[in-house]
Amino acid sequence: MSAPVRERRGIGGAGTPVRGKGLDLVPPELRQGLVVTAVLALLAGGGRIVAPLTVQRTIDAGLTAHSVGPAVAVGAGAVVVAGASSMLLNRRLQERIERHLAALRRTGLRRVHEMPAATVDRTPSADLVARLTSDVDQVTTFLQGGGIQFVTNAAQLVIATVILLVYSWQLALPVLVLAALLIAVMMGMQRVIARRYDVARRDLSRLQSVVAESVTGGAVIRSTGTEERARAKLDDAVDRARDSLLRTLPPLHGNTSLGELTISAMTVTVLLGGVWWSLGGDPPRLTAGQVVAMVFLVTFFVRPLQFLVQSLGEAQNALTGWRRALELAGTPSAERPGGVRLPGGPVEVRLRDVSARYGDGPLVLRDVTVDIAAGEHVAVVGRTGSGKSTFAKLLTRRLDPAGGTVLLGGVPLDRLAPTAGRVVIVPQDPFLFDGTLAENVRLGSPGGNVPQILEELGLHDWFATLPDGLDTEVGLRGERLSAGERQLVALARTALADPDLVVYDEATSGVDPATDVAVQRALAVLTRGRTTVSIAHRMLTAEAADRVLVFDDGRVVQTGRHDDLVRRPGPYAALIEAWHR
Ligand SMILES: Nc1ncnc2c1ncn2[C@@H]1O[C@H](COP(=O)(O)OP(=O)(O)OP(=O)(O)O)[C@@H](O)[C@H]1O
Repeated sequence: MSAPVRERRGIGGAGTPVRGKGLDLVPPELRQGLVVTAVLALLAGGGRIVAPLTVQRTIDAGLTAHSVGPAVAVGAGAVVVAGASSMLLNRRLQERIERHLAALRRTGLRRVHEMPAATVDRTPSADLVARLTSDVDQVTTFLQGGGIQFVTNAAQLVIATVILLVYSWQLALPVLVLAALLIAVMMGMQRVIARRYDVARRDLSRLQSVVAESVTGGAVIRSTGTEERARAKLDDAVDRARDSLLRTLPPLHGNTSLGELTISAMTVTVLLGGVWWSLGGDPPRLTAGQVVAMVFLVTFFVRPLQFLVQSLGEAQNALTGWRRALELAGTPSAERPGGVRLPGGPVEVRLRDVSARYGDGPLVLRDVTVDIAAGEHVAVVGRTGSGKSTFAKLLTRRLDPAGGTVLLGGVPLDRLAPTAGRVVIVPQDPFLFDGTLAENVRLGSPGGNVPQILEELGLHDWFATLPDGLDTEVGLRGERLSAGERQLVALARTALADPDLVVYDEATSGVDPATDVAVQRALAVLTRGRTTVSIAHRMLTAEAADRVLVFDDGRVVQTGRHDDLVRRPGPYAALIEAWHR
């Protein structure tokens, strides 16, 4: 049995892709020059703390002109150093974090392209887009909203703690106990807020999907008169996103109130406790300058805590966004570097007792055993829902078999190296990029001769009728061409890429008779000398194939040449009769 691609982590699997602990969590862009960053943070944080120290010395020296002058000079010098270091640090961190985020977007996009096709198919595209855009933007928003200052503030907190302890550990102790309690409560809250933000971001990306669907499917909604249903779906998505965002507020507000209360308690403790403590001894245990300095230091101590308390929501939102982007960047690649390369030439296809299902759903293909010889053209036919597209997905690795083995060129799928360029699918509605017809045909073969391939496929007359010939702009997703014409472009693109196995999913509608003839002619040329599996919806296509596979309810129920099958009573004859009707 070919083992399905296992996803260990990332968006397709459980768990987080963030590897290791400690420094591994710090992106490489920040890990470089960490010592310089730490020195700048200490200078920026420590420089500000010099001010209360000079105030203390000046007060204790009796506030004489002799003591004030040097104190002002030292204080001013420290402020300049702190300011310059803080500026350098902020610029350095911002620049490095943005570099990291840009790398994250790039890796994320690469992962989308390398992801197992099955994962892409079952992940809403809006979710992938959100992970590469708005989720990453949350980090930048948080940094620009003051988050970047946090490093300086954290350094300041550490230095202030040490000096407070040196002045009076008895006074510093209640402050530290209050801070520890606050941090413990905040960490508990943070977990709750994180969970709620996670739900909120998922609901927001679902909202994006619903909006995108309503906009792109606008014409269908209008023509089918289903505006009410579309609106109800949108309302539901809007309500869910709003409710989940609102659910993040109670713990945030509770956290802010508790934080403000604790911080006020710290200041009062030091001020009142300091006066009482200093007066309580003979001689006084603390000088007046030390009490004033301690009040200043507590302010420096609580500032980072205050920031943490007030911006916990944005910090959590940014962290959630960052984690979602990291998850995408950590999604395992479907590419197996050590995989076996497909043997050259037309590909032989073999399926042995293959079954397939979507997710945890029922089996939609059962006991499929099929041999397709190298170079053979097989048409797959059957009623709607009989499993034709699922069969095509197995061959192009958009779905892993639930059981049995699929072999291409004698190699089980799970041992194959990437087959890009060798195995190509021509979908029902091919994706065209905004650009010219020639650019779209040349997509996978940059040096390819477009006029020649169109000539070979018998499409010269068709493109000659287009206003700008090969330079015709096809528009976004090829909207300026008809569905049939988009398939012609895809057939030409495939022929130019010269694959060894073509899986052709015939368009079911939107093809006028003239284009249909052009498609059939191009297909006949394309299938020459290469293995082709056509999901056929037209008798002409089935007739042109070397052999027909008839699917019914997930099984192959008939196989043979069109001419033989059509004369025998059975599912194929019934299907042909239905097509005629
Ligand atoms: N992405 C999916 N998730 C869950 N079930 C699916 C999915 N795609 C197809 N199915 C189910 O699998 C079964 C086979 O579908 P499949 O698309 O292979 O049929 P088909 O013969 O290609 O139909 P059609 O001619 O309408 O394209 C159907 O019951 C269908 O509902």
